[in-house]
Amino acid sequence: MRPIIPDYLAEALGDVEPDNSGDLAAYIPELAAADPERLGVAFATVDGQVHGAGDIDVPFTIQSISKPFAYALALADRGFAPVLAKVGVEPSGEAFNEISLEGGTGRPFNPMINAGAITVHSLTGAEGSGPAERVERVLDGLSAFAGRRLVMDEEVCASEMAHAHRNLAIAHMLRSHDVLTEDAGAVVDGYTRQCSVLVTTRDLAMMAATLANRGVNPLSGEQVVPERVVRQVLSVMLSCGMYDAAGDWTTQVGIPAKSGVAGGLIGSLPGRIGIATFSPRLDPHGNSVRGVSLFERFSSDMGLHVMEVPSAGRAVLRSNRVVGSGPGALRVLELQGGIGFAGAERVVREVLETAPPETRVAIDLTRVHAIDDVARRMVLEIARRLTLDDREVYLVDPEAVVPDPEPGDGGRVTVVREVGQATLPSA
Ligand SMILES: NC(=O)CC[C@H](N)C(=O)O
Repeated sequence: MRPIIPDYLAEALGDVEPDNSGDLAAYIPELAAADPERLGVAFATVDGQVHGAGDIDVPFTIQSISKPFAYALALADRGFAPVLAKVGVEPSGEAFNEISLEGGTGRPFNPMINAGAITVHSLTGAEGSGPAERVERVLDGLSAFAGRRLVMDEEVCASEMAHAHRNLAIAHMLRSHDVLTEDAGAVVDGYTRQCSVLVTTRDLAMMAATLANRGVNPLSGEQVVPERVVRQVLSVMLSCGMYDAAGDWTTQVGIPAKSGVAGGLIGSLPGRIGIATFSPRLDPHGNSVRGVSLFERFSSDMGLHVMEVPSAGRAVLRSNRVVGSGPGALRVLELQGGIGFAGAERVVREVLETAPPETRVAIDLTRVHAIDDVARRMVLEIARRLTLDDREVYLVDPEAVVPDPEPGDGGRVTVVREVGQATLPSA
């Protein structure tokens, strides 16, 4: 059988290929010399499978796609408060290279525009790190996100540095407001090196998949940054990643994303997939023309908009039945799937509505593969309250998705850990 997903991706590339609108990023001479016809797309699943079509192994510079990853590293290295004190999280509605600061706070609006990203670069590594250590930290960190050792393109870096007047102006503005407290030129140099890291479309998909996978690289298994950091980064990508096109993007495509002026574009869909495209011609916002078209198509073809989710609560309760009869009758509530707040609320309601008359109640978690913290507490609370109502409660939990109830959680909850339905206490 021919592989289904690469065929679909190749067809999508074929459809956007004739569109040669847009321009190469001319303000960096080395990028203006790039091959404008390059075109590639890769999908990386959270378990490390890559499906691709086109030029997915051609290296190009990461440019602004480094911004969310450097932001993640700064948050992980310094903690939230020092980073938030210097860089906001509000969409600016302005171009990526706008020379502007937030009124009131005097911070750059967000870490996705250059003013924010230059500041973020200065916050990578342990406090007190020098310029060389920061660049090393960023290169190591980006490599960990990609799951392989990345290198820099010295020529693109030199080419950009020779024309970095605007970023230098931004950095001097930041220095004059004490957002930067060190040599403005050295920070721009480090930031430009960060932008010059070479990646392929395949790498970018894997980096996006690492964000989608709660910060764990699907190939190496390394927890690159904490989960809490990933949530922050994806949120900012969703609201600010596409600069002054962010509102359109969020409504039309709805995938946390980031573009770069070399033509890369990533999208990261939490818990699901990392996507990357590569096509160097840019629209007036600095976003890849064919990349944006591809993402619009993927989002609508495959229902990838973050606000479009399968109905969660409904399927959690697999069955609610009585086994046996008479005084030994057993009420069995069988749960399934992944359970979060909405799912647990559904179970709470079911128990209240059923008001089981039986004296023995089993909550069967055999088919539950994941349960988050709030849902776990709610299930234990259901069990506890049932015991207070004089029920004997059994938690059938062979995979130990919930911990043993504390003694105070009601002495009469019996946890059944053996595998399989057959371990349900017989009626
Ligand atoms: N949007 C981008 O990719 C811009 C990155 C580029 N290095 C710059 O700072 O101008």
